[in-house]
Amino acid sequence: MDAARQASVLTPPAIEAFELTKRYGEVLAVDALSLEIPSGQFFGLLGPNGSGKTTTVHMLSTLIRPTRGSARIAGFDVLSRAIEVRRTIGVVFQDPALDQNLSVAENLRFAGQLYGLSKAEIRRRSEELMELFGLTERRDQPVSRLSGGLRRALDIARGVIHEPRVLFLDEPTIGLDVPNRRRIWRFIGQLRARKGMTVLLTTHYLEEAADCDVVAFIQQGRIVKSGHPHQLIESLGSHVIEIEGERLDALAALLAPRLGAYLLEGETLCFRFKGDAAALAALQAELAPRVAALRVRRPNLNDVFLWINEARAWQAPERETHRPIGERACP
Ligand SMILES: Nc1ncnc2c1ncn2[C@@H]1O[C@H](COP(=O)(O)OP(=O)(O)OP(=O)(O)O)[C@@H](O)[C@H]1O
Repeated sequence: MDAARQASVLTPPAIEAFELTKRYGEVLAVDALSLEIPSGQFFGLLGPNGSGKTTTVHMLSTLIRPTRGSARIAGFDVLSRAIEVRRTIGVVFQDPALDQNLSVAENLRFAGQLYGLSKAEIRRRSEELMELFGLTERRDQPVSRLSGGLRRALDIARGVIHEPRVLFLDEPTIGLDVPNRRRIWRFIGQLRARKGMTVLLTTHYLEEAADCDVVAFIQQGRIVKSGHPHQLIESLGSHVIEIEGERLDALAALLAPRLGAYLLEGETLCFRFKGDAAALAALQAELAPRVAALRVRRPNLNDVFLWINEARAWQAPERETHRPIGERACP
């Protein structure tokens, strides 16, 4: 066995969870969730509001006790070895942990002191992080004068000053506009490239997670689908066809035998398309005169999420769903 392989066999996964469960009274926030995330992976836990993402991160980072199940970070059990877990991880939550009255540099220094770093280490790492996150010129500004995007960047810098092996980012781009969201993603990418950290992030901006190595969709506390984002997207087909018009129910019934399952959302009928360019062009030519609007586009992670719902509803068609489904599952 070569050295790299031997090391990977001997190194425990960065994050492991086995049937992790959290119940709040009647609410099953996380329901027997199991995960194994190898060291260095960029993992996205994706799901709508209230699906259990934050509760999962809180259990993995020792902030709340699971009702049932177990989890380990770098081999340390979150219940019996919580101190080692806390030394191993960095956490950045939705509510910033920054002191508004302190400057950028002071916030980093304060965080470094909390982690027991030496003055020299704090200085070196602060300089490096400020440079990485575009904060060097703002070093003496109080946090209250920073833009939302830079505050978020500083919050992440603060969360990694102790150079954790595993970083949890809970909705790192929530509330930011698109340019700032892109910027935060760039920073996370640079951080990973330089430090080789394992990153678990949660987001409900699904399309943003396309750069993750692996994503898992969580719904009502359960992982309902996981895989490499590009493979999940490709598995939908080459295109998504969106149709607007009248009597969409009838059109859906007509096309379903050829195109498979469909989603009917309000005024829009959606099909997945698997076929070559000529078949697609023929279909477009056939449909265009019969509908008010026809859009053909590449699928994305949002579509993966929508079609998971469809697939689940398909298995239990008697259940009420806000997304009526087609009569046949896609091949
Ligand atoms: N302390 C609590 N007490 C009672 N119920 C809770 C508590 N924390 C979370 N919940 C419930 O657990 C479920 C999962 O919540 P959680 O915050 O983990 O979801 P989420 O996917 O992170 O959502 P968001 O993106 O809005 O943060 C929700 O129904 C929520 O209302």
